[in-house]
Amino acid sequence: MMNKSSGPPPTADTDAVRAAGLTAVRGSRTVLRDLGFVVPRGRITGLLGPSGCGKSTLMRAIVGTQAKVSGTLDVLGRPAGHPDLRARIGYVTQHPSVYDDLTVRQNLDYFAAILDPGRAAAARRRDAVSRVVADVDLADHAGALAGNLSGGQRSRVSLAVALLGTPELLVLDEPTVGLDPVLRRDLWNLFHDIAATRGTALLVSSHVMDEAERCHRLLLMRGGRILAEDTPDALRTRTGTATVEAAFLHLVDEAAAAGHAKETAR
Ligand SMILES: Nc1ncnc2c1ncn2[C@@H]1O[C@H](COP(=O)(O)OP(=O)(O)OP(=O)(O)O)[C@@H](O)[C@H]1O
Repeated sequence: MMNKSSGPPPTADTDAVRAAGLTAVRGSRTVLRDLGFVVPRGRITGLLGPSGCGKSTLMRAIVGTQAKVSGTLDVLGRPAGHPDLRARIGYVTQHPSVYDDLTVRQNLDYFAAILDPGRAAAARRRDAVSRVVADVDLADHAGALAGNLSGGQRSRVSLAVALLGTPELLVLDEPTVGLDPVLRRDLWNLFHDIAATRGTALLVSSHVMDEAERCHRLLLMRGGRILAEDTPDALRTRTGTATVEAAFLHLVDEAAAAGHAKETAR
């Protein structure tokens, strides 16, 4: 990253993530183009856009695992990728990273021991594991082998791992894919609870537009660019539409018309 790695973290800052001129290249392609946005603390920011628009790449840039990123990207008062950030960010990828030959509880015990090692912390770890198992509603499956769980249950184990360290920023890549409507609703309720009671910033990606309505704020992406950054209400009002999906289509048409006008003016 181009931004400097020194300086104290501004902990009182209301933005968990702040990006300006953010660009990322994968292979020979520029997949993020000059992005500028913020992700506030204590709020759920939805990252929405069609498949391939760059959502996962943007999330990887924020958690510091994406190569060839340029511009400014501050995360919790540090440049993205700073070693201090590891314990402060929870990241759940689209491919749950759990050990199939361990039970749900053993998986969590293992990750808890990495985060909070030592005999003296045993009771704290036990409490943390019980808390996150309940958070993701897996108490009935705590003794089940992860390899025998459904896809949705495995994703929830991954989410539980991310919640272990009580992170200040939770980055969740399509966490509700493949879940039934009841579980989806429960997970969104959990996200709201985490944001409200812990002040955590959540960045949640989805390509399902109806999930947009559940977010406090939205980053609408298309083709590696941010089309709009606003609340669902403001987006609907600004575009004179009834749903975020209609607002998104309106903005796509508007951007295409602006591009066309620019071309013809040349
Ligand atoms: N290893 C790679 N090399 C080159 N291009 C890549 C690579 N991985 C991804 N891309 C391209 O980068 C772009 C953004 O991909 P990304 O996975 O960030 O999109 P996404 O919005 O998360 O998609 P989805 O919703 O399907 O997960 C895509 O056009 C993809 O083809």
